[in-house]
Amino acid sequence: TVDLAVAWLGIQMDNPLINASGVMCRTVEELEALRHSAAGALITKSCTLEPRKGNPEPRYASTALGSINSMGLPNAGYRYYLDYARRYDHEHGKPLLMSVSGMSLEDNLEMMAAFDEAALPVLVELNLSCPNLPGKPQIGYDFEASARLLAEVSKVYRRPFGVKLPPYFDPVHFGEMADVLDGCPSIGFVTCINSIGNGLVIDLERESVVIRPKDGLGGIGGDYVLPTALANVREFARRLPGRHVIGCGGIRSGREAFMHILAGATVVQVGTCLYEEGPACLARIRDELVYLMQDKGYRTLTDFRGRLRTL
Ligand SMILES: O=C1NC(=O)NC(C(=O)O)N1
Repeated sequence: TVDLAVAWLGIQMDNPLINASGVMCRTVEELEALRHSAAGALITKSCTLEPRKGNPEPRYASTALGSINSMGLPNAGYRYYLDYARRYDHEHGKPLLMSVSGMSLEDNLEMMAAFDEAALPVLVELNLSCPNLPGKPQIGYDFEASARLLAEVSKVYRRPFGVKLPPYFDPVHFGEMADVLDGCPSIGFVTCINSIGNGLVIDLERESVVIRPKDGLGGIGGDYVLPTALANVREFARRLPGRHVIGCGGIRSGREAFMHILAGATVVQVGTCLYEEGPACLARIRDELVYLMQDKGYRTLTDFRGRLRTL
C-alpha cells in the first residue's frame, strides 16, 4: 500500500495536492467545493486590503499547452477571507492556507497584523509575484524590497509564514533570493512558482491578442512552465534545506506531481489544470501518483522526495 500523508509546519495532509492560489478559491462557494474535493489542503485567492474587481475582461485564456491570465487580483478583500477562516472547522477540516497580496507595504503590514491578531491555525502565503498589476513590478524581482518587506512583516506576524515566488531564470538570482529568505527566520516555506509573467499569446486567425489587459501580456501557466517550475523547486530546496518548498507549475497528472516532489517539493499546487478540468482532476492526479509510486516500488513520499539524480 502507498501512504500519501504529509506532516509539515504543524499541519497534517492526507495527500500532497493543494489548489494554486487564485484558482477556484475566490468565493466561499468555490472554497467549500475545494474542501469537499480530493485536495489535501486549500488556499484562498490572494487578498488585498479592500475588495477588487480586477482587470477588464477577457483576462484569462487557455491554449493547447496551458493558460495566460491577467486577472489583476480580483478578490473580496482580506476581511472576507479572514471571516471564512474564523468560521472554518480547523479541528476536523483540511488545512487552510491564506494568500495575501497587498498593493503596498502598508497594506501588507495592516493585513498581516490582522492575521496575527486573529491567531488562527492557518498558514499564510505572502504573494511576492503577481505579474498583472499594470505599472506595478513583481516584488520578488527586487531583492532589497523583498528583504525589507519580509523584515517588516516578521515584526507584525509572529509565526512562520511562506512566500509565493516568481520564477527565476539565473543561478545568480536563485542565490540572491535564497539569501534574502535565509535571512528571514519566519519563512517556513516558499512556493515556486507563480506564473511566468508577461507572456503574449496570439490568435492567428484573428491576428489578435487573446486577453484585454496590458495589450495582451499575461502570466503563463500550464505545460509551458513545467521545466522552469522544476528548476526553481530544485534550486530553492537545495539552498534552503531547513524550509519547505511547495511546488507549483505544470502539474496535470501524477507524473508532474512526482517530478516536483522528486525535485524537493514537500507538497504541490495545481493551477491551470484545476481551472480547466475542475476539482475532479485532484482525485485523478492523486490516484495517478499512487499508481506511479507503486510501479516504482515507493511506499511514502519521503522514499523519493528530493532524490533527483544528477549525471
Ligand atoms: O499572483 C498572481 N498570479 C497570476 O498569475 N495571476 C493573479 C492575478 O492576476 O490576480 N495573481
